[in-house]
Amino acid sequence: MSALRINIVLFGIGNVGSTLINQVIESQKFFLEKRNIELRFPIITNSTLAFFEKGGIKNQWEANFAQSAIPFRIEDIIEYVQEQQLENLIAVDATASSDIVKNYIPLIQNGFDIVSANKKANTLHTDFYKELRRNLKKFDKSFLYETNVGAGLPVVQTIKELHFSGEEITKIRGVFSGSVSYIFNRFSSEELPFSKILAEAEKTGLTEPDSREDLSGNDVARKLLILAREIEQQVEFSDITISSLLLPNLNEDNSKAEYSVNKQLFDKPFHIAKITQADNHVLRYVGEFDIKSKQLEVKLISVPKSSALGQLKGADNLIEIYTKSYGELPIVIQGAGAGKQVTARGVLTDILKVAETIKIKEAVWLSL
Ligand SMILES: NC(=O)C1=CN([C@@H]2O[C@H](COP(=O)(O)OP(=O)(O)OC[C@H]3O[C@@H](n4cnc5c(N)ncnc54)[C@H](OP(=O)(O)O)[C@@H]3O)[C@@H](O)[C@H]2O)C=CC1
Ligand SMILES: N[C@@H](CC=O)C(=O)O
Repeated sequence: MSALRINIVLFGIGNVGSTLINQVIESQKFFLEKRNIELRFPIITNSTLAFFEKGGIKNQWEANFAQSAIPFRIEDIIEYVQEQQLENLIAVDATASSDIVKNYIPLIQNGFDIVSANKKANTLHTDFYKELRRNLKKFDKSFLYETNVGAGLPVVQTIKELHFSGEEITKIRGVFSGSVSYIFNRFSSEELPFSKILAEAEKTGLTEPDSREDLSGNDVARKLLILAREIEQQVEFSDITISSLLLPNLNEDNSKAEYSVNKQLFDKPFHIAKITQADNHVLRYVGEFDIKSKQLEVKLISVPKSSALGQLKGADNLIEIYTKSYGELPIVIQGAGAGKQVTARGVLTDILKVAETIKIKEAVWLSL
């Protein structure tokens, strides 16, 4: 039987997007042999340019993109895939853009399934959230976004399945930001200025494209909102109480350039926060959703170094899920919650899941 060819249109070729391409190129043979699936990227884009290659990009894709990418609109992409009769289309959103999300519904209406690392679509107003799902149902398309919470960790899936089984989830809490976890884990154990560790988190690709999204608490709040909606709670972003780590004189009101050059302003207040804690305590940035009281909160806390949160390392997330059956002892999911390799692998897993769904649909059509 010939392999199922999947055509991926990739929006965003930064940390996650470019790592995804390289992972697919490396594992192409494995997918063909083990899954009978061929993954191709006929179109890849950054925020302004797109590179079109009907047969799919090859190893030298970065040079080809630099040389031949052209300005694009979403209509150009839809027109191209129709003209070229490309089938089994998956749009992958590896951006942090709010604009790109507006294209999800037109893409679905034109035959695309969606896989997204971008949290925006799931955190806009409930009206959009529902409209998106209405279209997915109407056009029989999938939308997978496991990497929205915990990067490659199976958090969304676990919450979804618990809820699906009728399990009552009572509380979800923990460290949800990989980058802020990395920053505080190092800040607690090393004598380095906060701004230096922040710069390293940015350089490694752990933070959002604009790290103020992480330090403002918005990124953690989005993750809480996504999980809350998975268990059918009617909540909006504005319902979340967020205690920001940004400063009155260094925040979203500054230009990105001002923010970039003034990060050492963080050093003094965070040094004071560190040395004024009780003995053997460390700082941790946590999110908490208490389902009964419908309270969603993002805040900085000081915890004993010996506690589970106090012992976190690297860019670890630690997410506790309290449910009726599990009682006082929560389900715990722990591991790297940010990083381009783990995130790209999570996106790739979602792509393969969509491909398997397409395979099943094809088999059903063929049997009719
Ligand atoms: N990094 C991580 O550890 C994790 C990231 N994620 C999510 O993955 C997404 C990507 O993160 P990351 O790769 O680190 O970010 P990067 O900043 O490295 O890359 C973002 C990419 O998106 C492109 N882009 C921006 N706007 C648009 C647009 N409107 N249309 C098409 N492309 C666009 C950028 O292009 P240009 O260069 O032209 O601006 C760039 O290529 C984010 O939503 C993030 O939350 C999720 C889990 C973990
Ligand atoms: N910036 C985010 C990346 C993953 O969503 C984080 O630090 O957790």
